Amino acid sequence: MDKLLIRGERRLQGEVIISGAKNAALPEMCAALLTSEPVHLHNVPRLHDVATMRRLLDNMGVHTETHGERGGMSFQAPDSLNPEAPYELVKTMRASVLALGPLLARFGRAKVSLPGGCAIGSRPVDQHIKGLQAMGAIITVEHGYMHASLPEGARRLKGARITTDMVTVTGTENFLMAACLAEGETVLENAAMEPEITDLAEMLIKMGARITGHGTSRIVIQGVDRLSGCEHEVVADRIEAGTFLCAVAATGGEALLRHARADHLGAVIDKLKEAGVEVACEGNGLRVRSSGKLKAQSFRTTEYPGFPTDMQAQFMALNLVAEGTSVVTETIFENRFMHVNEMLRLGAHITTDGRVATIEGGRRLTGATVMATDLRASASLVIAGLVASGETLVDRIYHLDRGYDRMEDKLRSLGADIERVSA
Ligand SMILES: CC(=O)N[C@H]1[C@@H](OP(=O)(O)OP(=O)(O)OC[C@H]2O[C@@H](n3ccc(=O)[nH]c3=O)[C@H](O)[C@@H]2O)O[C@H](CO)[C@@H](O)[C@@H]1O
Ligand SMILES: C=C(OP(=O)(O)O)C(=O)O
Repeated sequence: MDKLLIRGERRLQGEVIISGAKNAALPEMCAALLTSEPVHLHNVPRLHDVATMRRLLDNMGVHTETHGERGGMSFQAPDSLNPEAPYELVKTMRASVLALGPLLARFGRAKVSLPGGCAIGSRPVDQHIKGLQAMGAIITVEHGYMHASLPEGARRLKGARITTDMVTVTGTENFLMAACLAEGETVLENAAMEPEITDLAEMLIKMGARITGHGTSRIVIQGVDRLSGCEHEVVADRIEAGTFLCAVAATGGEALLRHARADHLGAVIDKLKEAGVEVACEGNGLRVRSSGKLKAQSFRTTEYPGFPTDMQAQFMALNLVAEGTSVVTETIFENRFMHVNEMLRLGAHITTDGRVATIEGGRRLTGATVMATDLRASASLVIAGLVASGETLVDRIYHLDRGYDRMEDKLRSLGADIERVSA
């Protein structure tokens, strides 16, 4: 199992290119299921999750191909395929649930494994099921699988008004994709507004979908009979960009993050500025500059455009070395503080009470062996390792590889002393 060995206390300096977003590429790969014509994606990040999604599509009978250096990937989903997502592939990746909506909309049936219990919370899919049922789908859950079909005689899903109990990102994406090929109008109330949803909607519009309101909490879709192929560039990964912002800031460094978008990182940039970090747009990216003297910041995770839960752990790592006490409240997932115990091993002072963590900043961190427990927890431990004295060994980085495109190479290009150790 691979580990990352970090020798800390080096300022990060230079420039890196931010990759395409995991959370946009994965639904966009599933969107290729909606048409028999070729779909070409560019800027697809090199991630384990992308490889898993490709295997999932290959396994169904989709023709997939990679080309070029710039993350080019093509997909062609024939009219006849096996609309199944087996447990072996779904268990490692929550986003597999995104196959459900497109399969049902185009093929009228799907068998998708329930995603396995994930470390950050129970993450049920009840809203996905409820929404697709409102569109006429018959869905039963048996032996760990969702079996979905259309009522006898029906050829398509039907447009519906769907109001989810909570804002759900992949739920919104599933309904959006399903509604494109449904009969009539679908209205998504309480829709998620994340930039990845806007990017997916823009791709679907290129395919001929009729969508308005994406980027707001009310999306309206007029179903069409068929969709065509398209060419689409995956939006830059705001969470990867936010992670590098925190890493550079925590080490008192300076860097240019090419392709990072300030308009997608408002809440994180505001907090960084309050912490004393300079962040400014430069060319098609963001320049970050930090003196290393930081003020700890309290925050609460909420849906976009609020502070992203996917940045909570990385900003907590920055708070460890900032002066003052901060209070971090996680409102999206019930179990997303697993990095805390590992940070304690590095000398951090943190107490937790349910979904609230209190961090006493300004402590000297000392390197230790720590265990990555989930994707963003891993990134936060890497950041902490970059500022800690001595050596930090981050174990179980397969979590990190799920969602970061060659992170150690990018950090090394900024001057970090970091290497992958294969046991
Ligand atoms: C592949 C992808 O895009 N993953 C992102 C997506 O995950 P994902 O789409 O799985 O997260 P959701 O937005 O659906 O989850 C929000 C909350 O709603 C709950 N819920 C959701 C659906 C449902 O049917 N029932 C239910 O109870 C979840 O357990 C969670 O507490 O959004 C999360 C929240 O921004 C991010 O952390 C993930 O990186
Ligand atoms: C939780 C995350 O991803 P996923 O939904 O794919 O587990 C994440 O990207 O931080």
